[in-house]
Amino acid sequence: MEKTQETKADNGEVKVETKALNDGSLCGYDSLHSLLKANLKPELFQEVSRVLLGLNCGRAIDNIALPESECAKAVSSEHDFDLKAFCFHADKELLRAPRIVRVGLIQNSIVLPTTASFLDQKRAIYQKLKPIIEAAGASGVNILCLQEAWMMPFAFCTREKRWCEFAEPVDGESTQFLQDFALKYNMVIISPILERDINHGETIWNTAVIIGNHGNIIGKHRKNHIPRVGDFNESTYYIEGNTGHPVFETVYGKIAVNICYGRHHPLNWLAFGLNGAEIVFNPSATVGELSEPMWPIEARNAAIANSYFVGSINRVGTETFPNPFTSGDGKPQHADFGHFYGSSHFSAPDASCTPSLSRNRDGLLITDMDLNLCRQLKDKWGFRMTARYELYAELLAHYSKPDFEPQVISDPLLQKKSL
Ligand SMILES: NC(=O)NCCC(=O)O
Repeated sequence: MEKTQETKADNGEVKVETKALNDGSLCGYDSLHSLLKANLKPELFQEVSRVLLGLNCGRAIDNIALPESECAKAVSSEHDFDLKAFCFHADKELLRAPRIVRVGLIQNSIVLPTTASFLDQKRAIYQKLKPIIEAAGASGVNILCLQEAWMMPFAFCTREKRWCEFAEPVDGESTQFLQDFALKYNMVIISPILERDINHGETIWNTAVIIGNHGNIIGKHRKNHIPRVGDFNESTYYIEGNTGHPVFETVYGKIAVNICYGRHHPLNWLAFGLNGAEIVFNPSATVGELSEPMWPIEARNAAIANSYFVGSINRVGTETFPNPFTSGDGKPQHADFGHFYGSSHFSAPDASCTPSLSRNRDGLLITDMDLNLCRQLKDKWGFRMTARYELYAELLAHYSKPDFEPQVISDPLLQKKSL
């Protein structure tokens, strides 16, 4: 990381110097948004934001001041987490009332070093999350989603099996911890955990548990696509999920969960859309060097193509492990993944998106969204109607057979030498 600094030489020449920073910031700014805001004239910033973040119902994304959130603000200062709140509107309809839901995303770093006792590490994460979840509840959040495998360090880079100890049944300790908040705040909570399936040979899965607003367990979804990229050696621990593409009908709307690496698979996003999702959450753990340029694009594209909202959540900070490991790329061994860059945000079906949470601080993002926007965008763009699903169903049916041959028409003059 680098921070630029302007110095004026004796001859009046302005020299721009860069200073290395190692705090997970972008040249000293906690997000791209704040970097641009601080460095562009207001009229330029407005234009850049229009293009970068899009417009919602013809205007810039609204910030919202949540009156009931005064206490959330105090809690965010006391516990040092980023708190941001926005609103996506929809057009007024004559035959349907607005369907506004308040949705929250939490991003956080781990608390204790990964050398601490597993129990202490887990309990410390609970302690850290408690005030953030309370702030979400007190702010009237209806649906809250936590980050991928929130109840443990993201230890899958190590390939060491001892981290499996963190795995819990769907109705285990972390679910019980969250059920109390769900009940207290009438809130649906999505809890991505490392799951141990006791009834099927104690196997391990990467799973999101959906807790209903009565504190009940509505169901679970297991991560569909497991990475084998860089240090993300997750297939050492668990395999591809077997729960399909469930959409959970909650009192606040139809929701689904596309866990982390699944966001690189457009058909995965599509399947949740075909099953009727209105909000798809993407709880993630990913690092700057690997995926940061992809991060805002993939979620936003999914929201546009499938006419639903997407909530993207990423971890924060650098997690260092006791024993070094390699990435299998010939580079030196190391003991961490690199920086988890936070940057949680929402994308809307009309191509607008919120500014992101901080790149290097814990955070709570609260956003109101009128779910009527989903159908309004389907009516406007007609993506479902024009999708030609039967064409692709046929291609995929052929492609998945061993005797598939690609449809390539070669130029008969391919071998002819040019004059
Ligand atoms: N957790 C996870 O699936 N990470 C993979 C890396 C990425 O998709 O950016």
